[in-house]
Amino acid sequence: MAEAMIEFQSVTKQYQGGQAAVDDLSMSIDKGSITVFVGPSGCGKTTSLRMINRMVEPTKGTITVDGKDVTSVPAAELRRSMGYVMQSSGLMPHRSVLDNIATVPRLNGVSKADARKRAEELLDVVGLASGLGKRYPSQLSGGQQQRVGVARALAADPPVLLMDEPFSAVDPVVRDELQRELLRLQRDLAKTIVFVTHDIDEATVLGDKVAVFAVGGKLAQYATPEEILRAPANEFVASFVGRDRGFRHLGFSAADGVTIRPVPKVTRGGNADGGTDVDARGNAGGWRLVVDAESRPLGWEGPGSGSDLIPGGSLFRPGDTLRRALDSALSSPSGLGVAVDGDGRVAGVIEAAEVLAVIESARRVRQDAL
Ligand SMILES: Nc1ncnc2c1ncn2[C@@H]1O[C@H](COP(=O)(O)OP(=O)(O)OP(=O)(O)O)[C@@H](O)[C@H]1O
Repeated sequence: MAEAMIEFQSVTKQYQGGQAAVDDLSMSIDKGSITVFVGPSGCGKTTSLRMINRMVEPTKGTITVDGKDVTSVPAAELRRSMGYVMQSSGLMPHRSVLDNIATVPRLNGVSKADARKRAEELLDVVGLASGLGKRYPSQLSGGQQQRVGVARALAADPPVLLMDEPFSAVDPVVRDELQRELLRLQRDLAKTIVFVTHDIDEATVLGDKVAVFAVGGKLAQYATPEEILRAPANEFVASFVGRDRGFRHLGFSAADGVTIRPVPKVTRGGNADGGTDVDARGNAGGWRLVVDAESRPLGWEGPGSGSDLIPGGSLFRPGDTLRRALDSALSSPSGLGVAVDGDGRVAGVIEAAEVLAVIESARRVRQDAL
């Protein structure tokens, strides 16, 4: 069993005059994992997060971090010992990016030169060019500011990172990038990360475990993303998770069982005269996959389209999930998903009907196991 890093024991927070913002919360957060608090607005996610570093004090109950009651550590010291990233990057506008990142190490007594050196390294860690270090926060894009926010939170190398909707103010493309970066960082750093979001997709992408909160500050379910999508604990979780949860659940199942079949291919650009080589294996209903000289996919030629190139769909790569397998087939003009190997060369094609058969047999195996 994983080791606990943060524990909530019967924690309640009642703001003056209101109902409970967090109601009798007990949960254990694993060391070195990403735990996501998700739920509708006002359900107590931020309050729960802030009680970990004593920005908010509980009305009842105990929180321990690494076995130590948080109230045994002075609040300011505790706060500095954990990284904190919020929605607006919270950077100091009149200080350079490097100085912003160096803030906590400086407060901890690290020399100016060492703190700056560390800040420069961190710019690279979060994927920012070193030239940006001299700029002021307002001279950066929203996504860049959030990266600086992450760098600043990592500066003192804290074991715990608290992140409150850190990516919700940036556009979806940047948000996707930031999520991928966080997962990449976490593979190297293995911090204990608690991440608040109201977006269930973000929660299932990032979380090793997801805690779904319901209005009134009650923990409705605490499980892996896969379990939450496959078996929501109650009506509230099912409706919060959304209508296409069955489809999204496929994103957690490996597509190992799906057969990759041969496909008729046409090579373009490989011959000196620009002519074509037809590899006539397989029956693809008159469709032929067009590849370059290195066998990388370029698109399709349809039964009646002559040699006009029709753009292909998404590609299926080794290790991809059933969701990607199905998407590759459904997004392909020929109805055949193109599978490539690790070098991007065509390995063959997959059929939607076969992906569905694999999904169905996996479902039967699961049901038999119940
Ligand atoms: N300082 C405060 N004083 C009084 N009530 C508060 C205070 N902070 C939060 N609340 C109330 O506590 C409840 C939980 O708020 P909290 O911010 O923890 O929810 P949340 O799930 O993070 O919501 P959101 O997604 O909208 O940020 C809400 O009803 C909120 O109005």
